[in-house]
Amino acid sequence: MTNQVPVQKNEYIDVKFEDLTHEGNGVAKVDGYPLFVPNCLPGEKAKIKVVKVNKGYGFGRLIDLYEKSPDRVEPDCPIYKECGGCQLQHLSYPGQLKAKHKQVKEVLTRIGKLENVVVHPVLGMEDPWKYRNKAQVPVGEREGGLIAGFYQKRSHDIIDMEACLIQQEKNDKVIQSVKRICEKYGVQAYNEQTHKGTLRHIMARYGIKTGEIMVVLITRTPNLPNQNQLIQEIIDSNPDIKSIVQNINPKRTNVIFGDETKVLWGDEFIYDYIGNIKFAISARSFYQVNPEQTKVLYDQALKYAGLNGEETVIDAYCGIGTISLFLAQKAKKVYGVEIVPEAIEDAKRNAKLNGIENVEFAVGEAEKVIPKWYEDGVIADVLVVDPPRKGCDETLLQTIMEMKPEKVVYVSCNPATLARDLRILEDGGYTTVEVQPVDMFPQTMHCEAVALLVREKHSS
Ligand SMILES: C[S@@+](CC[C@H](N)C(=O)[O-])C[C@H]1O[C@@H](n2cnc3c(N)ncnc32)[C@H](O)[C@@H]1O
Repeated sequence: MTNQVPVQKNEYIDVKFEDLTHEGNGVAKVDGYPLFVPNCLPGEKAKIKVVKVNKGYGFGRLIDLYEKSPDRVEPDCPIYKECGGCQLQHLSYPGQLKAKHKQVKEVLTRIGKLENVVVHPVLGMEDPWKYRNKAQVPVGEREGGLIAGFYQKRSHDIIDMEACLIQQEKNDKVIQSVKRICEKYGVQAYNEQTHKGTLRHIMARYGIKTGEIMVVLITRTPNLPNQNQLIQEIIDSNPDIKSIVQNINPKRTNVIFGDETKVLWGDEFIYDYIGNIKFAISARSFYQVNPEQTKVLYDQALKYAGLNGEETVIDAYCGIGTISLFLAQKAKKVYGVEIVPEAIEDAKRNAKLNGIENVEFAVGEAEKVIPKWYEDGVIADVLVVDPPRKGCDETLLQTIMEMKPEKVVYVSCNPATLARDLRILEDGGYTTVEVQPVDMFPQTMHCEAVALLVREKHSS
């Protein structure tokens, strides 16, 4: 590629797509200069309009598709193009799984220099729709009525939505019903420009195994008009609801939740199961949105851990202790560490709820707490990490290399940081045995993966 950018803004050009980015855009090259175009797939030929030109790459808009990929499908969702929640509905599900596999394989080679590591085919869902157990939608007003849905791509305009195809139908129905009832009782939508009005968001959570539903009304002010009748009508219209909660967020902010939460009716928690472990879920609890695939992911982590009941295990970045509780059933002792205090409260509650006693949870940064445990004589046989997208802190990786657990099981939601961290661990005496990607979020580009690393025999 020369230093000269070979395309101009607003130019129309014919291109052939070679690749897919991790955001789901097609990649076409003009004299080596990459152009990213939404809604285009590898192998396709199209006329595009160049809409943005940067020094090293540009963006385009699809104008005319001349040659379609055999993997292209017609998206079923009527608001797919506007919404932006899904990026891959125009790609068949087998095509999505292949694309995610390629993505993991490529970053492991490019960033991790791990060209020979076995990356298994992605474990996908039998039915890759209606899998989300949580819907959280902003509320607005149009022509005097309430609307609720998703923000249009790159804007704060709400698309009024009856159904989201990756959402559990129960949640969609509850949201529609709550919206209608709030409208009937004169609840005004919050207006972010004027900072007036009441109802900001509606959240519905569904326990897939228990059928229990929680509704959360996120409001600017504590008062809801006609509160008693409103609540009664919500309950009467939706018999599966076990809990109605109000969260009050008086601030001018994009952050959804405020600090004050109160139960308006029913229980503080709903319950759900992942495998045989029961979880109590409150309005603010973190809980995986696709529990069916979470079980697949954590079963894989458990398989890689290969426990026989004698091991000490550390679960770093443990959240509400989901993996810890899975592991504790097969280990001697599990230590979990997590930075969010409320998540650790949930983890402790969930351990109790399941009668699991061989776990110990600590609040703090994994990179500070684990070195302290190590100083105090805790040595893990197996160390599991499930960090946020930015990957593991380097101090933690250093501690792992000093502590030398026999196995490291790395659960990742970002293949790029996984690859970076695997390289560091490889250079520190570990070998990556294999990687198993799991599709937790069908129709989107997100990809999770579990990697098994073992300590090389000769590294003391
Ligand atoms: C991908 S989630 C793991 C979820 C967890 N395995 C579960 O199922 O609940 C990453 C977690 O790491 C936590 N976290 C982020 N930075 C951290 C740090 N420096 N030390 C410990 N936990 C951290 C986040 O709060 C989040 O709960």
